[in-house]
Amino acid sequence: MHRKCHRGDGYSGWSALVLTALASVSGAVHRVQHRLAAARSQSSPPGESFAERKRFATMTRTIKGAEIARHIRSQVEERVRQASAGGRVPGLATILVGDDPASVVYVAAKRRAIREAGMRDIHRHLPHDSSQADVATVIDELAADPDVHGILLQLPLPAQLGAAQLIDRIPVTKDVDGLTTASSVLLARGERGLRPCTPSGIIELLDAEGIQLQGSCIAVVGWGELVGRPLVQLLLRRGATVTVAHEFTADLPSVTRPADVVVAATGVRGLIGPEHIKPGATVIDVGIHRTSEGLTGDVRAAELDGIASRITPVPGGVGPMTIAMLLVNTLQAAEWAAEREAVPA
Ligand SMILES: Nc1nc2c(c(=O)[nH]1)N[C@@H](CN(C=O)c1ccc(C(=O)N[C@@H](CCC(=O)O)C(=O)O)cc1)CN2
Repeated sequence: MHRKCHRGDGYSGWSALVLTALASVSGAVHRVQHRLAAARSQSSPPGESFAERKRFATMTRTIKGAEIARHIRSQVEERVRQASAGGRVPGLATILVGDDPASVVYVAAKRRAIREAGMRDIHRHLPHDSSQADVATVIDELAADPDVHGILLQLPLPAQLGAAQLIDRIPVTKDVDGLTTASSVLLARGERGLRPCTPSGIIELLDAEGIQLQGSCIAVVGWGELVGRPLVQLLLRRGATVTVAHEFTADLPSVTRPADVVVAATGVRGLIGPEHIKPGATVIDVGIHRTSEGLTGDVRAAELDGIASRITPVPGGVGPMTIAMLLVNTLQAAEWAAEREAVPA
C-alpha cells in the first residue's frame, strides 16, 4: 500500500515484520499475539468529524511498556542463564558521577535490573567534582577488564566534564548505550552494532503493537543525541517516512498532524496536545517530568483520550523499555565478545 504524509492520510496497517535482537520462538509468538490484538483494534481511517472523534473516545489504548519490558527481560534472563552455565556471565559496569537525584534513581534501577537478569553488576560512583582525567581513568580500567562486557556512563554529567570525549573513550564493543561516535556511524551505515536503548525500545514498542513502519509517516519531535537523532536513523532503516521537528518548529501542528505516529522527545512538559495529533494516530511519550502531582510527560495525555488510538503512559511506557534494551545490549555485547574469543587471532 502506498501512503502519503499529508492531512487525511489513512491509518497504519498491520505487518508481520519482525526485526529484533531477541528473535526467540516465544518472543515471536508474543509479538504475533500483540499484533493480532492490534490488528483487531484497528479500524478504517478515522476522519475529523466530532462523531468519529467520539467513536475513538472509547478506543484510546494504553501501550503497556512496562509489561513488554518485563517480557523482554525474562527472555534476557533465560539467555543469561544459558551463557552463565557455559561459564560466561555478562557483566555491565555503570559509572555515576555526582549525585543528580534522577540519575541516582535511574542507575539504581539499572543495577537492580542487571542483578535480576543474573548479570554481573559492576559500579563506580565518582564525586561531583571529578576531573575529566578521573573519569577517563575509570573508563580505561573498565575497558581493559575482560569481565566487563558493557560500560555505561550515566548522563547528564557535571558541567566541568566533556561528555562527548568521555563517551568516545568507551570501546565500541562495550558501548551498551550506543552513544559513541563509532556506534552512531555503524547505525548510520546499517552495520552490526549496539543501538541506543531508548530509541530501540521505542521500535520494540511499535513492533509489539503491530504498527507497520514501512511507509508510515512518523513525526519525531526532538533532536537530542539520546533519543531523537538515533531514532530517526532506526525508523528510516525500517522504511518509515520521517519528519523531524522540535520545540522551536514554527506551526508544529502542521508538521505532526499528518503523522501516523508522533514521538515526543523534547523535554518540554506538556508540549504535545490534541491540536498536534491526527485522530487514530499513535503517540509515544518519551518525556519524564517530576511534578507535585507525580511523573508526567511531554504529552498532555488526558486531552488525547478519544483522539489518539494508543499512547504510551508516563510512567510505565518508554522508561522501562530503556532499561530492558540496556540488558539486551549487554547480553549482545557479551555474546559478540565470546564470538571474538572463539575465533583464533
Ligand atoms: N547513559 C545514559 N544516560 C541517560 C539515559 C540513557 O539511556 N543512557 N537515559 C535517560 C534516563 N534513563 C536512563 O538512564 C531512564 C529514564 C527513565 C527510566 C524509567 O524507567 N522511568 C520510569 C519512571 C521511573 C522514575 O523516574 O520514578 C518510567 O518511565 O516508568 C529509566 C531510565 C537520561 N540519562
